Amino acid sequence: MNSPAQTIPLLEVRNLSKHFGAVRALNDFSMVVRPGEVVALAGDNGAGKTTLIKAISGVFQPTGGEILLRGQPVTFATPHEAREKGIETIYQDLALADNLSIGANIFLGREPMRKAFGFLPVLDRKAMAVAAKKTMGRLDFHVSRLDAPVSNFSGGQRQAVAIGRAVYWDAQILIMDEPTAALGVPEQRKVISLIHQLKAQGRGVIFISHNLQDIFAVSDRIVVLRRGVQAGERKISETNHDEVVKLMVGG
Ligand SMILES: Nc1ncnc2c1ncn2[C@@H]1O[C@H](COP(=O)(O)OP(=O)(O)OP(=O)(O)O)[C@@H](O)[C@H]1O
Repeated sequence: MNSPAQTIPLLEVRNLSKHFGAVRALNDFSMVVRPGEVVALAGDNGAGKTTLIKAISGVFQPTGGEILLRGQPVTFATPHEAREKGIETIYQDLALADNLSIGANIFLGREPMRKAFGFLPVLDRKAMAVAAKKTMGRLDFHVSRLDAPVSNFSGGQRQAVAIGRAVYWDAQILIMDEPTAALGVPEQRKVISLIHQLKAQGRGVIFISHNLQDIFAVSDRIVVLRRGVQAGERKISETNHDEVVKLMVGG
């Protein structure tokens, strides 16, 4: 078996830049994410984290540089194109429809249809429920009522639904923006354990967080952004909180 260092990265960002007029939000930034690897992206407010993930996920067109998926250069005109290629970004708002079930959320905008009376196209609710059960089971996620509206669920459970949706559609790279922010400690642990599962399934995760404890609990490597440039990259096993904070603030 190849060691992670020998495998082709799932995602590589080479010298990526994004300028907004005179503002260099991202400048000549490079990083890789290998299969089964969690890479934390850290940086102070305004460091360029959101700009980077939006450039990777097709929201912004980069001003310069390259994005490679499994070694092949790609460009994404829209977030939809990035998603089709297996890059799923989970923003803090989770983009869930609160009044709908887990199954309906998994299939939001991509609903499976069946033919009633042999010709009438109707929503295939059964297929949605079966997929929801299977997908959430794979994530070792259990709630008493899978058909309840997701507004009934806790923050951690809702995060799990957003992750479940990405997993169902076979995202190979999950970009998670502050997934543990605004959660209580037990819920944070659940989300961390979900990320461990994504890793065990060979997916790549970019984990954005201000919480160093969470970063150290789940990541293999950390990449620090400062004022749009890469301020440092460390293996988690070879660094500590103090060093990361120094990289973030500079000086
Ligand atoms: N659409 C835009 N137009 C102009 N400047 C922008 C735009 N988006 C971001 N910026 C600027 O780019 C820089 C990086 O912002 P970005 O939102 O990427 O930082 P961040 O690291 O995500 O910060 P935070 O942790 O506060 O979300 C900031 O100086 C910001 O003001």
